[in-house]
Amino acid sequence: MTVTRDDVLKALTRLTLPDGGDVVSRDLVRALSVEGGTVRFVLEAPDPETGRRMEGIRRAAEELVAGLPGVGKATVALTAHQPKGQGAAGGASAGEPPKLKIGGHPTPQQGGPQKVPGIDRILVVASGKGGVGKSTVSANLAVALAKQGRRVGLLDADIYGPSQPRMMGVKDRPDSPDGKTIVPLQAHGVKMMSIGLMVSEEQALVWRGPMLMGALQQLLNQVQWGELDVLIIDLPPGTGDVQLTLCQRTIMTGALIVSTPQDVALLDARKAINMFQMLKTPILGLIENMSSYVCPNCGHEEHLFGHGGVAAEARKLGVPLLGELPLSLDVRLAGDAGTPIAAGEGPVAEAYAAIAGKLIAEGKA
Ligand SMILES: Nc1ncnc2c1ncn2[C@@H]1O[C@H](COP(=O)(O)OP(=O)(O)OP(=O)(O)O)[C@@H](O)[C@H]1O
Repeated sequence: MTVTRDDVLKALTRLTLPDGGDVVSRDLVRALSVEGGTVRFVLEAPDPETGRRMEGIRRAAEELVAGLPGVGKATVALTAHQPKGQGAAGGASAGEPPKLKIGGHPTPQQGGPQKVPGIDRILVVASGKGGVGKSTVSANLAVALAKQGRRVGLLDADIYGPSQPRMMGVKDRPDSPDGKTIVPLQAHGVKMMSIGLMVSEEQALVWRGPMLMGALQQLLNQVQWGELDVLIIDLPPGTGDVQLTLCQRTIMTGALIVSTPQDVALLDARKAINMFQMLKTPILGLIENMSSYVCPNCGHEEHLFGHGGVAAEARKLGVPLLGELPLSLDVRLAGDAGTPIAAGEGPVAEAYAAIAGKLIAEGKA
């Protein structure tokens, strides 16, 4: 069963306010989006004081919507009008985005895709659907390339689920001392920037296509990347505006497609592959993640999600299968702890080193 915008609004009329009316009749619902089973919206309080008292209502709204048939996930953010003269953004040290204004429509561009000055190669890491390990692969590959002496940047373009700061163990906010350029963060030999560090949660929810593209363009051109051999871009999952516009405006060295061996993930991966083919972005290879599970106790290897599907797809497309990465608890623990597994030693680190080595040997990284 699919849920619609109207279903959500109708349900929200049940959420009455202590001083009369409900969140819909009082016009507090903003930027409601329904994408598949995911519902996101903002509740906008008339002032910060009322906003502070509305946390219970925000939680109730989230629970109410999450309980509707067809809804897998509901995210509700609370925002409030600022009294005149008070900006929303604080300084970099306040745990808030830096003051540099980010977002807005992308600047018009003449001609076809262009190079980003100082950056020799750009690799996009993409997947057809979320949760297949795209961010994990991006972080580990960046670290593996840096370990082999490449000058590497990592740009987390996933505004709805930015995960690179956690995976790379970065807690600071980036700074913009001159208000024009942004100093990237540094971790495990990699220069890192995440769009999630530049915007508040509310902005992330409200932004759609053009605003997001404007922000991404700024991150490509206004971050002090310096001279890079390769910039890895961790794309949002799927085949949306961001992927399209990015490849139309910027010269990409190629795309790496991450998929799990499950058929459903592969079907989605095929959509991503078709999109890059249409955009004439070279597909450098497929990477199978969560390929097999090796029992840490007895060493028995099990293909939990099936086996061979990604390799067969790669053959069919005539693109290389760049690597098969095992499902390993250590990968998740390392990601959660902020030190990608590729930074250490062991079989998974070696698998990433092999992928990095291949890309370097072919002049792609
Ligand atoms: N090979 C692996 N073994 C064990 N856990 C993994 C592996 N790859 C990824 N994970 C874990 O799976 C979860 C999802 O991974 P990740 O965030 O990289 O996926 P994603 O495709 O970027 O998802 P999204 O774009 O939806 O955020 C994370 O908790 C990550 O640590």
